[in-house]
Amino acid sequence: MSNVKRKFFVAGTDTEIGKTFISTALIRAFVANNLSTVGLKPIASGAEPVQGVLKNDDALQLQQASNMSFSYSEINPLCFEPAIAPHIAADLAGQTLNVEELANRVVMPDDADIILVEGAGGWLTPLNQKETYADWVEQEQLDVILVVGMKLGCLNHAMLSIRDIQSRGLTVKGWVANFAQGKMNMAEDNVQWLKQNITAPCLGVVPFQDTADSNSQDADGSLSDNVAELLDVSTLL
Ligand SMILES: Nc1ncnc2c1ncn2[C@@H]1O[C@H](COP(=O)(O)OP(=O)(O)OP(=O)(O)O)[C@@H](O)[C@H]1O
Ligand SMILES: C[C@H](N)[C@H](N)CCCCCC(=O)O
Ligand SMILES: [Mg+2]
Repeated sequence: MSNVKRKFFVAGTDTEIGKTFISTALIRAFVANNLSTVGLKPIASGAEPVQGVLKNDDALQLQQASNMSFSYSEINPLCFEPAIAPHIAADLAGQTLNVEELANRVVMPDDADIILVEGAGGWLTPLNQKETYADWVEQEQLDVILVVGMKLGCLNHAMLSIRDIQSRGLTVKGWVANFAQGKMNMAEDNVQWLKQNITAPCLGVVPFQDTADSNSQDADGSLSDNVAELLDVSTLL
């Protein structure tokens, strides 16, 4: 029998807005609550060979933040080298992505308290000409955490994402305002508007972290732990 308490899908308003950055911090926050937690990145595009095996940095960061031990291919079963839309990367590799394939390849461990799944790109990233990643999330009935990349245009992106998530009968359990790109003009007013217009709890507002270096992987985990302190996961448990 499965003991999994919660399964979350971390969606973003776009690519490169901090889904991995916030996911690793959420994992650390769950770990700090003594919960057995694993982060999965089922589909990754953008990978380099490590001793002959393609590995993606997001998946490695999630693996490192988790307190459960799983092999790389369990964390990231579908990995493609070019950093492009996954369905195109799959096509170039002579493979096809679809909801059924994803359902077969993603193994959700029974003994985890928390399974956190990071998506790829924004909410409606395609798997093929007809299906999107969101179709799989809907099939799996995952609860959604939305990372809003704070920049001009994000109010529209956030509300469109939430509208589609809810139209599928899925729940946005919480959202995070993440300043991945540094300062934003009238930042407070934008966060305030989101707080007033998103019914789900704001789990935290994460300022730009000067210490974040895209070339490093937060080797000792201290950055993720610091960001975790800015997040309130109590409403998720
Ligand atoms: N609050 C922040 N402060 C400083 N840097 C940040 C912050 N959030 C994200 N970043 C940096 O921005 C870059 C993009 O973040 P991240 O890789 O988490 O995006 P993503 O949404 O997961 O992208 P993808 O769609 O490729 O999975 C990374 O270099 C990350 O370290
Ligand atoms: C390569 C990139 N960093 C992400 N992993 C994938 C982004 C997919 C974007 C798809 C789209 O155009 O909406
Ligand atoms: Mg990522």
